[in-house]
Amino acid sequence: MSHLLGLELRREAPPLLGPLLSPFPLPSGSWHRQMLRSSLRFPITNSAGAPRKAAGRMNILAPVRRDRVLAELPQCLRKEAALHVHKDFHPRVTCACQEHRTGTVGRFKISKVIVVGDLSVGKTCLINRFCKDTFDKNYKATIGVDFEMERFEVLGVPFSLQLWDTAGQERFKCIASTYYRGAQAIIIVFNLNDVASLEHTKQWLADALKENDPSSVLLFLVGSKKDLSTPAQYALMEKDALKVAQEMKTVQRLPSPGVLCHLHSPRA
Ligand SMILES: Nc1nc2c(ncn2[C@@H]2O[C@H](COP(=O)(O)OP(=O)(O)OP(=O)(O)O)[C@@H](O)[C@H]2O)c(=O)[nH]1
Repeated sequence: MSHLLGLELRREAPPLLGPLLSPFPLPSGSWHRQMLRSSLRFPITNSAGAPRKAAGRMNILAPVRRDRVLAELPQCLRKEAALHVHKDFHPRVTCACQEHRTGTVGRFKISKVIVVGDLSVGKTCLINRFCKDTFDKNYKATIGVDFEMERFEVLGVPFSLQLWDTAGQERFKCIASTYYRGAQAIIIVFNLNDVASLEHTKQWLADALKENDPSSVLLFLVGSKKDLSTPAQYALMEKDALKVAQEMKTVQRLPSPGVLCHLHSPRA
């Protein structure tokens, strides 16, 4: 059983699904393996069942998972919080949303999220729980970076969320940091049972912000492994984490003092 505490560092934070303005190079990774698997499972056939050539541009995207289609937003994700419905939002993005061009491979418009934090704090587990609803108790260190892609549909608008899982090991920091640029959200993970990992989140944030615009990126501070801490330990750590969150907000120079807490309890 594990529990996660996330502290969002903006008061009026939009959902994590803001579309990206600049295209990314197509990386190789598990998403492509997934796409390959899904295309093998659903071969294109003619009426006789024989494989046929796709006419024109072939859509190689896997279908959006049913639980990723949000016809109605939950109350906590108010419509006003959605970036693309803001009146004064960037016209290119608004236009792309209206034309449903936000998730195409050709233009590769995606939202990029980077997940950083100390070695073994649970970054990979967090992403795996979100994307695959799995938990692996065996530790396999991330080498450099890995990534997952999740497709969403919010109020009829397609979004692609790209989650970059970076290595916490010092020797891979150089490689991992080259993937920080162009993030819409930074998730900084610490272990609720390890004060040092919370302290180090400031340095992780500083490194990530070197490559991103501090005023526009969304920050999330996430504590992992709650199942391994006692209620007293947790309460103490939560207090410290809130202090760190406030400090981070100062670094980001956000005008509002609001800090939003997300409590997430993934199943064992
Ligand atoms: N009990 C418990 N164990 C967890 C939790 N999250 C992660 N772990 C374990 O902690 C270890 C490290 O998890 P990872 O997700 O691989 O950690 P990481 O931050 O990606 O590590 P690096 O790739 O080295 O940076 C694994 O053995 C996980 O099973 C949790 O919430 N509860």
